[in-house]
Amino acid sequence: MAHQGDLISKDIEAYLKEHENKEILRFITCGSVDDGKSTLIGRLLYDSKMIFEDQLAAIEKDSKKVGTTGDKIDLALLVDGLASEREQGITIDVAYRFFSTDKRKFIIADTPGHEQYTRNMATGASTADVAIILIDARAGILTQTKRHSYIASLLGIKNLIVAINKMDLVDFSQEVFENIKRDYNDIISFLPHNKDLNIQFIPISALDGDNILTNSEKSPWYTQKPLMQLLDTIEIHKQESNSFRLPVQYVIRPHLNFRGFSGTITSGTISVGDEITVLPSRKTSKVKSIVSNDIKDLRPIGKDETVETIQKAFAPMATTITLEDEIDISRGDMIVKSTDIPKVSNHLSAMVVWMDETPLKLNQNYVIKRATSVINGAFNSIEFKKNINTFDEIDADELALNDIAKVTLSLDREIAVDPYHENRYTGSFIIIDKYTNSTVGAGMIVSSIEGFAHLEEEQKVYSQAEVELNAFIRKNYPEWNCKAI
Ligand SMILES: Nc1nc2c(ncn2[C@@H]2O[C@H](COP(=O)(O)OP(=O)(O)OP(=O)(O)O)[C@@H](O)[C@H]2O)c(=O)[nH]1
Repeated sequence: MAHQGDLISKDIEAYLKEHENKEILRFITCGSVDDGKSTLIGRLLYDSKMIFEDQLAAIEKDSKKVGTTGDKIDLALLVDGLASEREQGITIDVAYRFFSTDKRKFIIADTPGHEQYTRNMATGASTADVAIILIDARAGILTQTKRHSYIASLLGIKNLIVAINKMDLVDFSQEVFENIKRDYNDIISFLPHNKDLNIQFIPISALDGDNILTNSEKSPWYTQKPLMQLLDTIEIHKQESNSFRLPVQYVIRPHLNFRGFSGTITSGTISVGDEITVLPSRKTSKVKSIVSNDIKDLRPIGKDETVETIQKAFAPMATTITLEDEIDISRGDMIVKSTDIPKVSNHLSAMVVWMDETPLKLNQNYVIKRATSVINGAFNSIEFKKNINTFDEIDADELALNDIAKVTLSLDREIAVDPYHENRYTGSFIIIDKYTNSTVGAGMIVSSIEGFAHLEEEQKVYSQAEVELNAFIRKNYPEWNCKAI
């Protein structure tokens, strides 16, 4: 078996064209340690003929050496690439793999099973359309199964494929499969947004390839699609929101006659003549033009220069628009249609996944980065922390690494608020530690909270450098009237 389709050797142009037009499906594989994720991914690459002959020869040799699969090829070796990982036999980071079938292209986020790597799983899940939740048929549902299902659904993945693996070790028993299915059905009601979930169960052996490419004779009682067909046909839920959102990334002013606002349209469409509102300022105008050429074409300064324009633009286009009126717009603002304006607030309710060794502290200042805005903010309260094993909501006044919680957040200025379940891009944010500049958490907006939130002065925690700079300015530039911190 080698890396090739028939077309590739006959007509490379036609092959590339066909490949270019294929739909992309992103999925994440998750499960507990040793459930068989790496083996399954190796199997998908192998069965979709994505392995080079020399790679195959190398892993055939290594399989004998490492020796966890007897005479069979250890497909996990294809993906457990790192040497240290091979020695320990565990996957330690998120790795992205690619394969394709005749119908679709696939991007797999291979995430580690250990609890301490929840943040890696959250990272992989944030862009995925499908989550394959692996369960070892002998072990049934484990803590990690619940944790991963919860995070996948919290991060907006609507398709869950529950793959009950190692069926060869339980003689392809329908009873084992049905029992695990029943146990899993019992936890669905505890998952966030569970009414939107599409959940499919499939009995497989990643090692032997049963129910992967074709239905296995060993499980005649399973008559649904094999895994590869399921992946090929599962409906990809596109962004739900049709509301036009353009987070402004750059204000482009190549010369006096041109002032354009650039960014990637995250949802919806916009046409020339549409009434728009800029948030949070709430200033209004109309779209004068939508520029289609590359931004660099606008750079030369020339009065009579004309730019190529289009009548309509839509997500996910990167675009530049110009407006009828001269209004003040800067990076971080959001342009929306005046007929479809989201709430604007500086007070939010959000779900947070904490990703840092240093705990989240209430009333401490963090930098919140949402789309193109960078804002100061502080968490005022933890409504509850989720115990993912029992799904209980527990009280907490700080969050440790991998904790998931519902919090309230105050920002030092207003933003346009889209809930995450309506808009995955504008509804999410990352939390950055002001002093170390590292990303310490990820958040998903639940809703805005009525009323303006005041960031109390005493909430702010200043670094030594900030205090010294403030003292320096007050001493040397008294005419600036700089207030003491
Ligand atoms: N019998 C049998 N063994 C399997 C099957 N799938 C995986 N295994 C074995 O289970 C062990 C663990 O498989 P991996 O693919 O490394 O598991 P993983 O989930 O990637 O584990 P981590 O990398 O530690 O997260 C290996 O010895 C595999 O050969 C299967 O369908 N049947």
